[in-house]
Amino acid sequence: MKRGFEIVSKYADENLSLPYRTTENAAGYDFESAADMVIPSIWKLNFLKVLWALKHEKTVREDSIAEAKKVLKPFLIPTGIKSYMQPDEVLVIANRSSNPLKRGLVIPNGIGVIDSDYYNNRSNEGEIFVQILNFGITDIKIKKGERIAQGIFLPYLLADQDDQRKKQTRSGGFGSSGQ
Ligand SMILES: O=c1ccn([C@H]2C[C@H](O)[C@@H](COP(=O)(O)OP(=O)(O)OP(=O)(O)O)O2)c(=O)[nH]1
Ligand SMILES: [Mg+2]
Repeated sequence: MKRGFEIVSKYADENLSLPYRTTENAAGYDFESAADMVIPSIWKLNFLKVLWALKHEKTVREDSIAEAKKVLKPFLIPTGIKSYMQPDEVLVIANRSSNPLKRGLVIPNGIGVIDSDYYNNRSNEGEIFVQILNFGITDIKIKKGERIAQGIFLPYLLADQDDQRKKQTRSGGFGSSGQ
């Protein structure tokens, strides 16, 4: 067992597919969404109102700010998948190139870095999520089973100055190691 994918236990009965490659030489394993989702367009009326008000230094209604923050926050699309790999390997999550073109969907963190110590970490099984922001003008519906991103396994290298003292045991993801 070198590297691969497993279904996270809470999705055991949900009939999910493991990530797969769609052509003979595809580098990326396509990941499907594990749930129906709606990703709202960032160009919401309230968001524009907030921008306008900030520009003109007007007082902004609190609920407009709250709405804008909700829309601007990237959505986390659940995949129901966890990935094991060798300690000197990383799984890079990249967008599908058709996503921005056809649906205005971008991955705001550029790429997702899935560390090998995320798998079965101290606080969860290590489910992989895809962060998505919708730059299009319409809300986008994503159906369970739709392909949303691709994962590429890569080896990574260590620097001569790699500092053992900075290391802690991974206890989750998305900021678990602090600011
Ligand atoms: O698109 C992503 C990016 C990350 N992760 C998970 C796997 C990864 O191992 C972990 C931590 O990611 P990263 O190191 O990029 O984020 P961080 O903000 O530094 O969080 P942490 O403090 O937990 O390292 O979050 C995902 O599921 N999807
Ligand atoms: Mg990190």
